[in-house]
Amino acid sequence: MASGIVGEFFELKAETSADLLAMQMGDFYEFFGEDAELVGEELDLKVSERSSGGEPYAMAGVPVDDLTPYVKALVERGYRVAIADQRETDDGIVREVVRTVTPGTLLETDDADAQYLASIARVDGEYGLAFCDVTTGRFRATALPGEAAADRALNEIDRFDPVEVLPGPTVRNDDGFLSALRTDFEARLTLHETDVFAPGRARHTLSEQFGEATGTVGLSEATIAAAGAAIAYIDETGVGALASVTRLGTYTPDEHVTLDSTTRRNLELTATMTGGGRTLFGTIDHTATSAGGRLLKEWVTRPLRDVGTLRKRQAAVEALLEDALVREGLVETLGEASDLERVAARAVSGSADAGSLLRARETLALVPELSERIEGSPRLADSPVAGLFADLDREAIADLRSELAALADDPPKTLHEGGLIKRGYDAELDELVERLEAAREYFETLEDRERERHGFPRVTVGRNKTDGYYVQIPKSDSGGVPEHYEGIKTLKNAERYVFDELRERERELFRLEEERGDREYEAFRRLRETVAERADLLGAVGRTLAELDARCSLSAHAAKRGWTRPELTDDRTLEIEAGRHPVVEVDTQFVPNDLFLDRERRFLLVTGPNMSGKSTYMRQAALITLLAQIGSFVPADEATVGLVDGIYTRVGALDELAEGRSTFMVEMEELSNILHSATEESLVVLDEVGRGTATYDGISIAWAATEYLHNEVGAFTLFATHYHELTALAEELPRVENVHVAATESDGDVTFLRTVEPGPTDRSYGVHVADLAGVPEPVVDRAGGVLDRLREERAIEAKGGGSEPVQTVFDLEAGEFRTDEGGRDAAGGDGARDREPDAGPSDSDSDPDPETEAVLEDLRTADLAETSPVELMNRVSEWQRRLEDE
Ligand SMILES: Nc1ncnc2c1ncn2[C@@H]1O[C@H](COP(=O)(O)OP(=O)(O)OP(=O)(O)O)[C@@H](O)[C@H]1O
Repeated sequence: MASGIVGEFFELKAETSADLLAMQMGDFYEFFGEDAELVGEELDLKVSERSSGGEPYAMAGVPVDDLTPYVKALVERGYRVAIADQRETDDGIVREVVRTVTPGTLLETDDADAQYLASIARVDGEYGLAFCDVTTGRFRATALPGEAAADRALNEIDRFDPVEVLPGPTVRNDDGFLSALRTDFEARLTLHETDVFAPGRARHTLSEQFGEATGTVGLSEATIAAAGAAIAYIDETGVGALASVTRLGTYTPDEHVTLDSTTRRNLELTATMTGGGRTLFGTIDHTATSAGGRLLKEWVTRPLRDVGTLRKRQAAVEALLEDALVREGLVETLGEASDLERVAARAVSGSADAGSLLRARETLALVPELSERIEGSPRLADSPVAGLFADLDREAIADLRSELAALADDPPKTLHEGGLIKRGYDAELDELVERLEAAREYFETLEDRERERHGFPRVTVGRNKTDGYYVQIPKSDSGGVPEHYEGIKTLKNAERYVFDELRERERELFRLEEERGDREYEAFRRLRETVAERADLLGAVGRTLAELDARCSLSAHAAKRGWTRPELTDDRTLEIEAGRHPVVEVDTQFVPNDLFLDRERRFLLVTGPNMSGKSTYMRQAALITLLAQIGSFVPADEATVGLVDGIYTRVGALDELAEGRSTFMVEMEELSNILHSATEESLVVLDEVGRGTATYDGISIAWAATEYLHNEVGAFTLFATHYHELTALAEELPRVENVHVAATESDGDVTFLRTVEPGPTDRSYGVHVADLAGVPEPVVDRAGGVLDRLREERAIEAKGGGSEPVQTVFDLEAGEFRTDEGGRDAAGGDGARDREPDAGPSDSDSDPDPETEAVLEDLRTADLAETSPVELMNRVSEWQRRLEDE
C-alpha cells in the first residue's frame, strides 16, 4: 500500500472525478501510478519510478511554470485533469485540489473555434439546453418543447458542436438519447453530480450569477435546470472561468433556418463528407481575424429567417463590395486585431498575461482607425457598415486605452520580474528603477574597479543562482588576493571570491529587484482588473470587429467570383438565373443553369445520366438559398429567393454500418424525418431516394413520398432519380415538373452538356460511366450487351408483346411484378431468374367465365407506365376479390 507522498496522491485522486491528477510537489507537478504512465505516453514525458510502502510506482512530472501547456494538451485530448496545489500552513504543507480542467472549461485554448460546454435537462418532456463558451463568455440557452423535442435537441447540440456535454439526470436515464450523445458527437460526455440540475438549486445558481432580477425571468424550468447546472459545473471546475460569463442570452430555434445534422453534413457546410476537399465555409472564408472566422462559421450553420436583418447585412456587403479600396484597407487593419472576447475572458479570470493586454490595447486603437476609414468613404458612411460602430462607447474605449498606455511596449512573458510598466506612469516606481539601475551599475563597473585597484589582469564578475555575485580570478593570479576577499568556490582553473561590500550591494540589488517586480506586478494586476471591469466593452468591440470582418469576407468573395445580390422575398419563389455551385465553380469550368420554382411549380423531378450533374444542380439550389439567408451574395447572374424555414436533404448513401444501421435503414430514417419535419416553407433535396432496396420497393417508396410531399407538405422539392417510371408523376400531379440534365451520345462517346432542360430523360449511360471509372473492358462490353438485350425485351413489353401477348401481373406473395413467360421481372432488373410458371387464369385450358374474362381484359389493358404501384396493388387486390367471388 502506497504511503507518504504517493499515498497522499492516491487519496486526493480518489476524491475527484477527474481522469488525471497533477499534484504539486515543490517546483514540480507530479503524476503517479497509472496517471504517470498515461501522461508519459500521451505527452512523451519521462516516466521514472518511486518506491512507496515497499512497492514501485511510476512517476512523471512537469515543472510548475510549464503546467499549463501540458494540461492543455491533455484536455484537448479529452481528459479531465484535476490540479492539486500545495500550501504552507502552520501545520506544514497542505495539498488540495483547486480546479479541474475539462474540455468545456479550458480557458487557455489556442483553437480559434468556439469551445462550447453543452448542458441538457429534461423537465416534463421539455428539453432545456444551455451552451457556454468560457473562452469568450458567450452563454446561450433555449427550450425545446413538444413533439420530436429529443431529435431537435440533438440537432441543436450538433449545431453548437460542443467540446463537452453535461446530460442532466432525466436525460441520463434515457438510453436512446444517451447513446445518441455518445455515438453522434466527439464531445466529452461528463456525468456530473445530479444535484446541480435540481430546479431550486439551478434557479439559485442563476440568480447568484446574473442577479436576482434578471437571472431566471421568462425561462422555462428545463432551461433553468440546464443553464444553472452549466454555471455550477463551471464554477466547481474552472477557477475564474465563470467570471467572463456575464449574460445569459436566450433564443428560440425558430429564428434560424432548420438545418439538421444530416443536411449540414450533406451540404458540406463546415466539414466535407470524405474529410478532404473544400467546404462551403472554407470556400467563402476570407476573414482576417479568428473572431470573424468564428462568426462567419456561425452564420453558415445558422442561417436566419428575418428578412430585415438579412437585407441590412446584404446592404453592408454591397457597400463594401462597391468601395473595394476602402474594404481592402479595412481588412488590412483588421488583420492587426486580436481576439478581444478571449482577452476579456482571460482578464476576468485573472489569467491574461501582459502580452494579451498589450494586444487588447493595440486592438482598441484600431477602432478610431476603422471608423475613420468608414466615415471617409461616402458609400460606406451611408450604409449599415457605419451602423456597426454606432453603438460603441468611444469615450470608454479612449479611457481604457489611456489606462493601458502604461503597459510596456514589449513586455516580458514573466509577470514578477519587472519590465511590464512604462516609465513616467508611477513616480515611486520610476524612483525605484533609478535606484535599481544605480545598484546594477555598481556590478557592471566592478570588474574594471577591481582590476585597477588590485592589479588583476584577468578578473571577471559573474552571477549565478547558487553563488549570487562573485569575483573570479584565475588560479595562477590567486596568490595576491587582498585580505578582505573571502573564497567561496574552487574551480579547476579559477577561484571565486566575495567580500562584504559586494554582499551588501548584492542584498540591496536583490531587494530593489524584488520591490520593483512586486510594484510592477501590482500595477499590472490593477490594469488587468481594469480590463476585467471593462470586459463588456471589450466584448462589444470584439463583436463589432468580427461583424465587420465577416461582412468584408462575404463581399471579398462576391467580388472575387462575380456573385450577385439576391432579392429576398417572403413569397414562395426561387428563381435563379445562370446559377452556379459555390464550391464546384472554384476549380471547374462551370456551366451555369437556371432554376424556377413557385407556388404552381413546386416539385422538380431531375433525371439525367449518371455523372451528368444532378446532385450538383440540386445542392447548388440549396446552397444558394442558404447563402441568401446568411445575407451573402450568391453565385448567379440574378436570383430571387423566397425565405425558407428549413432546408432538408437526403443525399447519397453514407456507410453507417459501423453504427449498426443498414444503408437503407439510414436512408428511410432520413426520409421519415424530412416527411415529418418539412413544411410548405421548406426546401427539400432528395437524391436517389429508394435506391437502397429492391427496384419496385424503391419506386413505390419514391412514388408515395413524392405524392406526400406534393399533396400534404407542399415544400419546394428537388428530387433526382434514376427511376424513369417516376417521371410519369408530372402528368398526374399538377405542381410536379420534369427537368433533365442533358448529355449527348455519338459513336458510343457520351458528352455531358451539364445544361438543365425541361422534360424527362430515360438514359443513364451507367455503362459508360463504368467504363470511365476503369471497370475492366470485358465487363463493360458484356454489360453493354446485356443492356441492349434488356432494352429490346422492354420495348416488346411496352408494345404489349411480340408474337405472343405478354401478361404482367403483380405477385403479392413475392411482392413484385412479373410476366407470365417464366416469371421474368417486368423491369428487367434480374430477369434471368427462372421461376415456376404461375397457375394464373391465363394458364387455364377451360373457357373462362364472363367475370374472369372481364378481369383478364382489365389486366390486359392496364397501363403500367401510367399507374402508380400503389394504385396497381389496389387493382390487383380488387381483381383477386372478383375472381374469388366467382
Ligand atoms: N454545371 C456544371 N458545370 C460543370 N461541371 C459540373 C456541373 N455540374 C456537375 N459538374 C461536375 O460533374 C460531376 C458529376 O456531377 P454530379 O455528381 O452532380 O452528377 P450526378 O448526375 O448527380 O451523378 P450520379 O447520378 O452518378 O450520382 C461532378 O464532378 C461535378 O463537378
